Amino acid sequence: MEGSGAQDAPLVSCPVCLCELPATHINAHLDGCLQEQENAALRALGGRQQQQRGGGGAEGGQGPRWPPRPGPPASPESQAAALRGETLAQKLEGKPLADKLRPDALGDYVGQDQVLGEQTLLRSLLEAHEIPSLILWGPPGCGKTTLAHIIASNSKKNGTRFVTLSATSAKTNDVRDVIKQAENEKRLFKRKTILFIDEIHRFNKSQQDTFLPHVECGTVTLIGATTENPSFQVNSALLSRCRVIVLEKLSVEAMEVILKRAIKSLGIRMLGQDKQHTGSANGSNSKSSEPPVYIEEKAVSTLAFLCDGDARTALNGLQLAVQARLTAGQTSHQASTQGCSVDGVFITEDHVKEGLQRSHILYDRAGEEHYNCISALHKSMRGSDENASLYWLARMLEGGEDPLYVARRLVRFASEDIGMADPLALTQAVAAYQGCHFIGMPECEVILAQCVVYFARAPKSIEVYSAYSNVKACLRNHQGPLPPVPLHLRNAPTRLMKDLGYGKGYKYNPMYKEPVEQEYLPKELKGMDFFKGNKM
Ligand SMILES: Nc1ncnc2c1ncn2[C@@H]1O[C@H](COP(=O)(O)OP(=O)(O)OP(=O)(O)O)[C@@H](O)[C@H]1O
Repeated sequence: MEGSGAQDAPLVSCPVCLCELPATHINAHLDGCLQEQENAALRALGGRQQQQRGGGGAEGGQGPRWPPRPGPPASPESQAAALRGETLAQKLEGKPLADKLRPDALGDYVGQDQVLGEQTLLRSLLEAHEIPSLILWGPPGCGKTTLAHIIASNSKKNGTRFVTLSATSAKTNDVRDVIKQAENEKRLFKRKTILFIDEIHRFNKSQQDTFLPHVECGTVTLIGATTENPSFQVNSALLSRCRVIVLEKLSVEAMEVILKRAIKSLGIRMLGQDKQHTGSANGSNSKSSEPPVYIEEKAVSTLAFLCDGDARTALNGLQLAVQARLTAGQTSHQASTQGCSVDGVFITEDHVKEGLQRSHILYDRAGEEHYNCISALHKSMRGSDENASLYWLARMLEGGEDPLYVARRLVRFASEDIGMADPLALTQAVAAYQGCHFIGMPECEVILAQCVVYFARAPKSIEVYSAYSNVKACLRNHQGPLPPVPLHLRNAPTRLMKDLGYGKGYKYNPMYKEPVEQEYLPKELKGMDFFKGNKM
């Protein structure tokens, strides 16, 4: 009566393929199902890539990766070891260097000591495998996804599943599937699930609502990553159930550590200011038949400085600079041209700048370039040059400028340069600001472009701006105490104030049919015209 036993058994759904089947059949089914999934994953990814990505890791695909597979080489050192044996050009092929060198262990995570240093709560929780729901908030390339990776490989050690979704591509149904599988895993195998959602701010509030009850009841532990302020972008009910971890831009020193590690893993040799090898950063060259590749120490510090705390930009810049030099410099001996005592391919500060320019338009968000570009945009709009205006806008946005910074400047421009010539400009600018706030980059770029073209084409007037500047100058240049507010303009809410003459003689304009003769300025300023000579 085996058949009827199976029919009577309660139905359960397979945590892998989600099909419903009698509980008595689940084990046999799972064996086949897992084997099939394993084979499919191997076919799709190729053995080597899978090894790099690390079994049930946090990369890529939307479906859960289970069961945990043997992990990847754990540290950047061992990843470097895995890269050894290839030529430098081969090492730079395929996945971006930044991805290849993404650390998997907490000990290899650089910087962010304020949240991950010794004695911090998060570190203790990670070490104890107690992962609370987290929102990782920080600028691009500061290590949010990397931290999630580390949590993933850490949590694999105690059998916790780690599932990744990207809010840019995942649909609500994908979230539901993940939740369903997490419920099954919890029910059948008492296995916990951590759900990592990259760019969580891109989920709308109702999509975020989908996982709220499941975070609340512990079916999943949520780790969200966002570059946007979560107070505005994350559902407040969800936010209150998560610990917000604020990651900062990586410091120049941290960036140098990351870059030097990459240089070492590529087998590139580093030269100090005096063009001598700096021993510590040297890597072994991959193949002795290859010409040695050198990089100036100055080039590394410049790269670390220019990438504005974004490790991905820095590593991409390095990768492109090296690739470009390998292509251009295969036969060249740089020693004579650089005035130093080495033969081989030589990477200088200019080469890395060029590499950075290609990978990420060179734009120092914190430095002079930021002010230069915003000034060029302002002046181009003032000069009614719509082409130049768009060009400077794109230079900033493509360089990674915060769109809200540009939008704030447009609000200012609307009053300073267009003013009363087209008062609607201010409405346009505020609408553009809000639009950018709602949808973020890259979608908001066209909102800013529209506003910039509107402003370039708009009539201009600095009448109000100049008049207000004159008022400020008048106040600043006033000698002695400022004149009192005329009594007739003062409000008189109490008897005493009335008795003191407050409001006395004030002419309430609506009571008069004819124009009212009345002074509104202090008597010392009688007849002052702040607009005189300023009409535009
Ligand atoms: N703290 C860090 N320590 C070591 N390497 C890091 C660190 N942060 C970033 N990296 C390197 O930079 C790359 C990009 O970082 P990551 O993907 O974690 O950035 P992110 O903050 O998630 O950025 P985004 O918001 O753009 O997705 C990683 O693959 C890794 O190689």
